Amino acid sequence: MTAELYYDDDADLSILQGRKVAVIGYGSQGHAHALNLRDSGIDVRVGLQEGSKSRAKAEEQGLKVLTPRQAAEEADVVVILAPDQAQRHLYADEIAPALKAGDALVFGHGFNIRFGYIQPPAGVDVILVAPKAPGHTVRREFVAGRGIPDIIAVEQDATGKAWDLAKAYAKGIGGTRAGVIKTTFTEETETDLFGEQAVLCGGVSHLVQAGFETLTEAGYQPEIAYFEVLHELKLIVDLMWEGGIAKQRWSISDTAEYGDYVSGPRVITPAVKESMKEILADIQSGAFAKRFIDDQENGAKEFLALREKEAQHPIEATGRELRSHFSWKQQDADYTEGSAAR
Ligand SMILES: NC(=O)C1=CN([C@@H]2O[C@H](COP(=O)(O)OP(=O)(O)OC[C@H]3O[C@@H](n4cnc5c(N)ncnc54)[C@H](OP(=O)(O)O)[C@@H]3O)[C@@H](O)[C@H]2O)C=CC1
Ligand SMILES: CC[C@](O)(C(C)=O)C(=O)O
Ligand SMILES: [Mg+2]
Ligand SMILES: [Mg+2]
Repeated sequence: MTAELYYDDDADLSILQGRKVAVIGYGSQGHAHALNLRDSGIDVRVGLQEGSKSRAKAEEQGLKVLTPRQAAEEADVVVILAPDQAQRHLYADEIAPALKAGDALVFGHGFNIRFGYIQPPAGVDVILVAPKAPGHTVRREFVAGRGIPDIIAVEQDATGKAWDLAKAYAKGIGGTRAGVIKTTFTEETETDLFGEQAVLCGGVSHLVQAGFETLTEAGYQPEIAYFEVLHELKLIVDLMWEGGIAKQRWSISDTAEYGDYVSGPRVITPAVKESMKEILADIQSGAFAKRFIDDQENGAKEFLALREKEAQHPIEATGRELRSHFSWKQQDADYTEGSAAR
């Protein structure tokens, strides 16, 4: 094992219990970090804009809510968990003016540091604690007494104690219960973007859509196609999560396993791997980051048009209807069926 791993016994929570933490943003990660830290005995406040739609939720959950500027001024550990595209303006306008030497900035993803959109001053610790799961799972697992593995990094160790703080923070959100791996901002940012674009989100979503289209265009019922290419995916991925691809292949029929070996490479051809290499190159060069941020600066026109187009894919209507009839339906309280936006 080359990776450096940390567990509960390697982290001293009292380091964080002696600090004041501001979590800026109360979305997927923000709510999970704020609530997990609060439940770990940390002095937490949440920073949200006046009129923010998350304010009422944070207050209902017993958290003190201030504006981002007030929260950053009151705290000495500032956690930036607003969307990546909002972070640089939020940082410049509300957080940078409140930073003092010895403070710490914590990120959940290295995007803005890796691509230079945020350049913190020299006297501040710059830390990454990135849970390897969606925020709602980070909270759900913590409440269940478990944790989500995190990867942690230090970009700037101004105090000489940034690593201890990073481990304490990971313990506060439950990460060291599961195990935490040491990384760098560059490695986290590039691998996270690659994973979500090529495999976890972009790869899988488009694979599922293509499978659904192939079956329905051939005349099969959409409901049957939905079960085959989407519903059952979770059950297959659960086995991979438990014991790798090998456990999944152990559980499926020999027919399915043989089909995997002979047909999988017909779908994932060498050309697909070449495309993956191009995607990785665009991430490493900053071309993807520039395209994303430039579009956001332009009113997110491309992003919103793509979100709208993808939401219209026929598999969504089929799935919505089917899920409403079945007992396995499980939803997060703040997720609205049919809406991609949070
Ligand atoms: N989503 C995930 O599971 C993961 C996310 N990350 C990283 O965590 C960070 C946060 O992502 P995520 O949780 O998805 O973000 P969300 O999109 O869920 O964040 C939304 C929250 O941020 C608030 N917000 C938006 N703009 C501002 C602003 N200008 N100032 C203050 N608050 C603002 C929103 O307020 P309002 O309600 O008013 O709109 C809302 O509370 C990112 O760096 C992301 O890459 C890392 C791992 C996984
Ligand atoms: C896989 C997507 C993710 O990186 C995550 C949940 O880890 C994200 O940015 O949301
Ligand atoms: Mg990720
Ligand atoms: Mg990500």
